[in-house]
Amino acid sequence: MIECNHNPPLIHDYTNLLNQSRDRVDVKRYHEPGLEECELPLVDLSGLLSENDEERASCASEICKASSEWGFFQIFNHGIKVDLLRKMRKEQAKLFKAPFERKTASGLLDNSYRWGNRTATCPKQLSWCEAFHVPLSKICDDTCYGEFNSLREVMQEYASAMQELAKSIARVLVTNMGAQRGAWEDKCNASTCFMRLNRYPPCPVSPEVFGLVPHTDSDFLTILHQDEHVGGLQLMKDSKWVAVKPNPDALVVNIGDLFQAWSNDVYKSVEHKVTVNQEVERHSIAYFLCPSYESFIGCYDEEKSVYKRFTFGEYRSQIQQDVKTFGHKVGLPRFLVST
Ligand SMILES: C=C1C[C@]23C[C@@]1(O)CC[C@H]2[C@@]12CC[C@H](O)[C@@](C)(C(=O)O1)[C@H]2[C@@H]3C(=O)O
Ligand SMILES: O=C(O)CCC(=O)C(=O)O
Ligand SMILES: [Fe+2]
Repeated sequence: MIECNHNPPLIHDYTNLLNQSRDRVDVKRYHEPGLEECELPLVDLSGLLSENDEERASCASEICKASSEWGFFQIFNHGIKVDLLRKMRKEQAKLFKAPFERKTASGLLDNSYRWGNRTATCPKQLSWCEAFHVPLSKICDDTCYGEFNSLREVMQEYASAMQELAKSIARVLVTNMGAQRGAWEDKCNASTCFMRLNRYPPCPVSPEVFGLVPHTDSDFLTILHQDEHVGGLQLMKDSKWVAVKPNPDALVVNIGDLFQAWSNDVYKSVEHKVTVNQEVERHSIAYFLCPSYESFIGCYDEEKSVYKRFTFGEYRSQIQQDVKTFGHKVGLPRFLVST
């Protein structure tokens, strides 16, 4: 393969991991024959703004049902302007086209550039992707954009539109649990969330390599703007992997670990992964609704909780420690009361 100078050296890591991995057959186990493509529940979000009580209630009930049965759904009429989505995609493509050395350059988007998996010990722990995992507390800081000036305005506009949208969905989920809204709303604000710009370069080595390894998200909920044309996202449904068909008019929403803990397993943080494509690249943008690191996450009904109370900071450091030790995230099972 001819390496473009904007691609991170994933091929180098893959080859090393393959050579050093004792269990070579493992790579072959990723293959799933006869994979189904699914239609995720599709919610018309304009119902939330309806003046009609019944329409509002029916929209809220669709969101809550999908969050507990699928952990995933798609939304349309979500209020995010098509032009903003287009501008953001354009800036994202421009950023990833920069030479690798410039993306790793000190200070760019708060040093949030990452690729592959530095702690992988075998090919199945490798993610064939590059990403900027950006803390939103930094996006108003002009110095973190370097030469990518035009990204600043679009990124800020995108983050603030997503913040509003994420909160309006979270509000529905919280209200449905009959919990106190106020106490929860204070946890997340415009600077506690994260945005992740993903790029999956074409992967010529093996279709069994992951674009992004199976994982659950570590937030309250995620709003994903996935590539309009190139599919690859798969999620676990009834113990089987199913592929999500790209829908250019919709955004994908998924429940994260914090909502699963807070709702005591009513809403599901479902495992998902991204597959690679041998010929074409794929982009996606994820908005993660996160609280501040000091925020306590505990079930709204503490006595019945299956999880111990933890702060978001504790949760994040446990993940980082597990990724270092085992090469992958463990997540919520670490915080079960019964362990
Ligand atoms: C190597 C890893 C980093 C990651 C946890 C994982 O084991 C697999 C996926 C990664 C991911 C992707 C979505 C979120 O950005 C994230 C915070 C998460 O929950 O899973 C990251 C994890 C990370 O960067 O710590
Ligand atoms: O690229 C995708 O479709 C999914 C990305 C994802 O799961 C993530 O960034 O957490
Ligand atoms: Fe994810």
